[in-house]
Amino acid sequence: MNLTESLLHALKAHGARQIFGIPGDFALPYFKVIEASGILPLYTLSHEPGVGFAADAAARIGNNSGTGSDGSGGRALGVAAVTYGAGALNMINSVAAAYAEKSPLVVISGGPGEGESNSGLLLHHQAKRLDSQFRIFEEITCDRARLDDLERAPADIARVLGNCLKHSRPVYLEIPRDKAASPCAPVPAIEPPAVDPDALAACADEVLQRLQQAQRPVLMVDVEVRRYGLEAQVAELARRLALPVATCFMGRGLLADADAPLVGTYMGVAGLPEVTQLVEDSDGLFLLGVILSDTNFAVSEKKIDLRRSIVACDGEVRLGWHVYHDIPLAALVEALLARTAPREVAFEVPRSVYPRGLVADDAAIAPQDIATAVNDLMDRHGRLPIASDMGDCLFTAMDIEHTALVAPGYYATMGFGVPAGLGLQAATGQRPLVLVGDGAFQMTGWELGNCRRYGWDPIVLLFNNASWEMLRTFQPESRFNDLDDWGFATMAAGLGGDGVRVHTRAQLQAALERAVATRGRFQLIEVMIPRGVLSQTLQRFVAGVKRLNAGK
Ligand SMILES: Cc1ncc(Cc2csc(CCOP(=O)(O)OP(=O)(O)O)c2C)c(N)n1
Ligand SMILES: [Mg+2]
Repeated sequence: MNLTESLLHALKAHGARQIFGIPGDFALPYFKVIEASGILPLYTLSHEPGVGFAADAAARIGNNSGTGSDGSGGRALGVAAVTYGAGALNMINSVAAAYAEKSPLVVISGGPGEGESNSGLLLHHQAKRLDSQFRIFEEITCDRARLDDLERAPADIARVLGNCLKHSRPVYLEIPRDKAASPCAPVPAIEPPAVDPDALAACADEVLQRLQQAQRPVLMVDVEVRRYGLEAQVAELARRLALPVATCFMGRGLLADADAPLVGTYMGVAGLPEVTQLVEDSDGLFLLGVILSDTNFAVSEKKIDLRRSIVACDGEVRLGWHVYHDIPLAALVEALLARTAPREVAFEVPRSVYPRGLVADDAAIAPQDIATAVNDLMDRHGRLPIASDMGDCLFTAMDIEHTALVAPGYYATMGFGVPAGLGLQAATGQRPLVLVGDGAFQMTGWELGNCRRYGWDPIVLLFNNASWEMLRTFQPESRFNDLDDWGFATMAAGLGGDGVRVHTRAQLQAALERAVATRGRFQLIEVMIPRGVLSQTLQRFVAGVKRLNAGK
């Protein structure tokens, strides 16, 4: 076995199901082994930002299942394979997004071999120093290794991949091009560190005691619940404790298939008032796997007192002024389930509050109409997993019925939507719905040109307001937010798909029906939206932020 094969087997054993990548001369040797070995399927894309987003989305949605198809414990890794310098450094933003949003992404980069590294010459693709890339990735990964010592490499790979899953953060592995096909021992399996049973018991008992003492306990869930494959277990815990469940903005889409008492998404002043009140009036808020970020909590009508809350994330559990360290989320959930019993009384699934019954007339289209049309479509044809970009499309997604959703809800980068949709379909085989604005589509929408060779056929809803509209809502006086009207729909055929531009609600409904009925080619529906017409959620968000800032 050679170094690359050893790494590929280890990636698969840790939950990787595919690789997304773009080669280069420093990467050709290891790409050759990937292709020849067939250990993991390789999907090449067109631009490294898209490679990173697709691999990130594959990791996120892969952990949704909670059970590994080959007994890998239900965890999933995303893998992005690139070349040194121009490739890896081109993917920095995507990896930073994965770091911020706790996605277990493995970055593999080719690197200079020993001889050329000692040549005394500056190498092509080199930035400041030969190890500049390695140092840059220190800031957006939780662990990393350069595999230049074949004796040490198996243990290095085991440690790095183990940390990727333990921390659910990106990691970086560099393969010197003169070592890719060198003989190497298999990567040893390493056991995750044991959890202190007494600390875990004390923590679980205290959490339950807090929840039982509360008059209005509420469970809020976020991305770690998915990253650690715990949705089914958390839904069962919510049922047993009869806890209403709110997701935060980033956690939207969680528990969608898990029969949980979901009340909706907490968005403070921008969200549904009944959900905002439920969360902010709670005297026992249990934040499970929640990233304490501004996009989740900065728009709170009433400041949430985190000291009165229970906060379990990043391997710690905070209750008031004390912290239980080294308590993995999975261990905590398991301990809580062990201390509770299934309830006889089935909980009342809250009635859906999401808009339905699109009036299919000649009226112009507003974002709310898109949400309504999608809800109607899913009622008729079944739920679709959604990949959303940043922009008003993501705020519109808050009005779409609960369904699996991958989106940059915290790091908030544009360009995520289309590549993430491809990653989602590669990872699950399910046809995704992609929501993307015209500005974001200009960045990575062209990755749709890769669908035909892999048989992917996403349905893409392109919100075309010829504007960076989100920015305009905060600074309407600036003209630089005006974009030109690109004919995106007319470009679809050249990329191997079908495109249609729609102006009215009737045209939108018909286009969606046609898209669902057409398989094997991506479907691009370019939805023309008048500038200044926003989703209700974004309107509330902007008004709320302005009001809260005015009060400061
Ligand atoms: C990679 C990156 N560069 C810039 C920005 C900053 C930004 C946040 S929102 C936005 C406008 C988005 O325009 P789009 O047409 O896609 O959507 P909409 O607002 O609904 O019209 C920009 C430029 C971000 N977030 N990421
Ligand atoms: Mg726009």
